[in-house]
Amino acid sequence: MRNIETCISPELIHLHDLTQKTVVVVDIFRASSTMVTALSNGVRCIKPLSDLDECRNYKNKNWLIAGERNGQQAEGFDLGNSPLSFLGNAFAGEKLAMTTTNGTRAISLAEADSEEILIGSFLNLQATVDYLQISDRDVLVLCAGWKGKFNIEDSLYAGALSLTLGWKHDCDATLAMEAVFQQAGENLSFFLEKASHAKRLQNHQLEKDIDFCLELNRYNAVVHLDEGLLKVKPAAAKQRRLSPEGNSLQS
Ligand SMILES: O=C(O)[C@H](CS(=O)(=O)O)OP(=O)(O)O
Ligand SMILES: [Mg+2]
Repeated sequence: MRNIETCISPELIHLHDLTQKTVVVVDIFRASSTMVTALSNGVRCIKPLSDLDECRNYKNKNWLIAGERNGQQAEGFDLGNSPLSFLGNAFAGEKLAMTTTNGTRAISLAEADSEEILIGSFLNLQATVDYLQISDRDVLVLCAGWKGKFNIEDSLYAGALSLTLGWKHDCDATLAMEAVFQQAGENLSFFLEKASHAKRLQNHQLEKDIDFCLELNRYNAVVHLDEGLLKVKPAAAKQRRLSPEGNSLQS
């Protein structure tokens, strides 16, 4: 029996055994959605970093730098944390260093102990499911949450992933979020409009980001961490031709 469990906050990661597992890091609003979008639109690779200054230093190495704190683009950075900035191959071929409030921190917490790290989002849900079905590892979904707290959108993704995988499991958090995802039905935007992060983004006039991040299966990319860099897994690169943006192949 393959197992899937959910860690609802990075603060609880020490309670989980990451060894031998695939850790799927998810930050629906917006870091993981942005990473999947950037790589599906031709960005060559992404270096996820927790620290603003460390990320800023990549500018001197001719990398593009994306930085966000509290929903706003950080000073001196080329880009913030909006997936929409990467549409249409605007940054195809670029190397991107990225730091965000929650998402990049969650990745760095998982990095030390896990066998394999994938980046999950609703945008590449089915591609991630297809990959996990043929791999032989158990799965831990690590929800980035918000500043250490639970948030509903990341945990909702865990429910969606688990239901789509259809594995038996004994994780109460996953079970709860399967039920919530089933209740949300097809209209995730409507369901999540009262979520705290959706309200924060609305305050910054980022409603379009919310709708985009909740789109299901826009991309066929499986995104993984490969020696500290996020890339599209080569086996999935071929499928990226099918994406609406019609990107060139790159991994
Ligand atoms: O940019 C985002 O949407 C958030 C900002 S905050 O958590 O609301 O301050 O960052 P993320 O790391 O994508 O959760
Ligand atoms: Mg978030």
